[in-house]
Amino acid sequence: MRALVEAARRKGSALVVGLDPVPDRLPPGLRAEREKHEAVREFCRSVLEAVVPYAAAVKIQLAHFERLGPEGMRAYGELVREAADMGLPVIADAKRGDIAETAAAYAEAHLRLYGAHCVTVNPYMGADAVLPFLEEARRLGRGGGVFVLVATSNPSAGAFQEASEPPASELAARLVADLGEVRGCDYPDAGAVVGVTRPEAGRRVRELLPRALFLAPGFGAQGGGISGVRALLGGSGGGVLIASSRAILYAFEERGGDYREAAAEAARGMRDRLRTAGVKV
Ligand SMILES: O=C(O)c1cc(=O)[nH]c(=O)n1[C@@H]1O[C@H](COP(=O)(O)O)[C@@H](O)[C@H]1O
Repeated sequence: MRALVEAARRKGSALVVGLDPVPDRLPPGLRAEREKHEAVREFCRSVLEAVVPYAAAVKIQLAHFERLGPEGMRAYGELVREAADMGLPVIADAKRGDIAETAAAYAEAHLRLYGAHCVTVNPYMGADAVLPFLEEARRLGRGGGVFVLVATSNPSAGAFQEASEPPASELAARLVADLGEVRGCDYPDAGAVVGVTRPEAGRRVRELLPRALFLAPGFGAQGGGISGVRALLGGSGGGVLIASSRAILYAFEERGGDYREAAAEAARGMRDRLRTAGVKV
């Protein structure tokens, strides 16, 4: 986690800007007479340049690039490199997880080949599906790690993750606690994904993981706000990074004007609201 933590502290920002480019929502001027992957590539690069002063890191959602085929994945790889060159650590939002050998292949692809610092990981298959990602991050020594899905932001998450005893979210949190190691910074290299739309679950997960770094999506387009964020803070120094995608990428739809200026303004506003609320890493 060192790369993320250093960037967040240097910028004084707990904001992670998400790249979830939907071709049909790109500004019309960008879409005209161009292949989708080219428009997506330019849109994302320009948004990154616009938000770089306000963002601690970038989270790139793989699905939006996978669906554009090989050119989309090429654009993804280029964006990972460009973000890193801008001093923005990259979280590959891949939500992978499989038997150990397959997980190791995913880890090699995303952390070594494409060069992301962190990956989002699905814990449903257990510890051996998560560990290969941590082992790869540790071998690379670039201050990376994993964010394990613990209490997700989507509407039906609670019906699944809180239905059993102990709840699946608790098992996932325990897995994060067991696998994470503190390396080169004051957070373990395994963090938790906890949606800001789930404040009750968030409070419980924070009790189980008082020192972990949380990646908290759901701020903005999914309705999560500062009260949901506060539930994740806890009292013992656990950090929170807030991820927001659509509310930044498509800010121009409501504000009008240039999409880069709209994204920069949205990101600056969020960074400032998070600062005021005492959210930090
Ligand atoms: O792992 C994630 O990033 C994630 C976990 C979760 O519980 N909920 C969630 O929305 N996400 C991702 O966070 C982003 C949310 O985007 P916005 O709702 O537009 O901010 C998407 O890329 C989702 O795939």
